[in-house]
Formats: sequence, structure tokens, C-alpha cells
Amino acid sequence: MSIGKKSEAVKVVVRCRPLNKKEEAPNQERIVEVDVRLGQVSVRNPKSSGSLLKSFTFDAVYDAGSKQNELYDYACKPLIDSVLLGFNGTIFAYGQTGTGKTYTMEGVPTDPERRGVIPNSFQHIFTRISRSQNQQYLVRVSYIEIYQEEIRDLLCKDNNKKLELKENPEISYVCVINPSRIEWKERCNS
Ligand SMILES: Nc1ncnc2c1ncn2[C@@H]1O[C@H](COP(=O)(O)OP(=O)(O)OP(=O)(O)O)[C@@H](O)[C@H]1O
Repeated sequence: MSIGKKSEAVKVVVRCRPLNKKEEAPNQERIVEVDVRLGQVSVRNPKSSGSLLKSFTFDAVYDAGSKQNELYDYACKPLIDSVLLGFNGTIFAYGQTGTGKTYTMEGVPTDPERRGVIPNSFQHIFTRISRSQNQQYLVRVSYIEIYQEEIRDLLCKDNNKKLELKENPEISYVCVINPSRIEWKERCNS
């Protein structure tokens, strides 16, 4: 569960995923507390008994019980609405390995309860487009991963290929939509 605050140009939200089996073992201790109401994450140093918690405040925080659609509705939907009005917008997930970036961004696309930011955004965009009349849209998508200073195009057939750091990714996918026809085309930017 999370309680959102007022809308701002840049929002930073934190999600703490549920502990996994290894982390729940009796010899492990929980060092992170999430206060959804205050939008705070507090961390305790496990090596120093009696040490104070260090607290950090964000636009919103999501605890282990948070649902994909709660996060989407507050953190992403307003941005997609403004993109549909013609503004630029970016959503990116950042975190250590295993912290839940893929789960949050992709989730389980075939399960409406568990699908993540990407399928929810696509649904939102294409539903809006399908309801509009006498208007043609151009939707472009690129999907890149930045890992250890290396950039890879995750939609490219050979995604082991490293990309150079440039203004635009080398390949993007362009979706040309007329009310009766949707067409994706691979396009190389050069
Ligand atoms: N909110 C969540 N609810 C339930 N399970 C979750 C949640 N977030 C992550 N998980 C589970 O935790 C594990 C690690 O998550 P995930 O693969 O998304 O991490 P990641 O940050 O993308 O890791 P990497 O950087 O190594 O790719 C997965 O098994 C995933 O299903």
C-alpha cells in the first residue's frame, strides 16, 4: 500500500520487495522498515547494536504488500497521460541486482494483477488511441539496459551487441497506427 503526494516534475519512488526464502532464514535479520504513510524507508546498521535508524523520504514508498496497479496508478499513469498530450516522459527502474526491477517493470504480462509498468503503459496508450477518432499516432519504443557502464538494446535480435553511448539508441521500433491497422517496423537510426 502507498499514499501518494502532490504531482511534481520528477518523482522518486522506492519499492521494497518481499523477502525471499534465503532472507527469511532464522539467522537473517530485517534491517529495512517502510513507512508508507510518511513515504519513508529506514535502514539500520546490523553491525552496530543500538544504532539509530537512518531514514530517507521519497515521493512515495511501496512495501512488500504493494500491488502492481497501485504503483502504476500513482507513479506512472499521470506521466503516460502527459505523454499522450505530447510531453516527453521517462520512467526508469534503478537498483541492485535482485531488488525487483524486472518484476516492477515487466511483472507477469499475462496476469492483469501482476503485470508491470510496461504492459500497463502499453494498455493505457493503446486503449486511449483506439478510442480516438480522425487522428493518426506514431508510437516509438526502445528498450535498453545499462549495466556496468555498458548499453544493450533489449529489442535487438542480437542483444549481446553493445551499443555506443549516443543521443538515440541505434534501433527503435516504430508503431504506425491508423484506426484499422497497427504495424511495427524495426528502424535503424543513423
Ligand atoms: N514486488 C514483488 N513481489 C513479489 N516478488 C517480487 C517482487 N519484486 C521482485 N520479486 C521477485 O524477486 C526476484 C528478483 O526480482 P527481479 O528479477 O525483478 O530483480 P532485478 O532487480 O530485475 O534483478 P537483476 O538486476 O539481477 O535483473 C524475482 O524472483 C521476482 O519475481
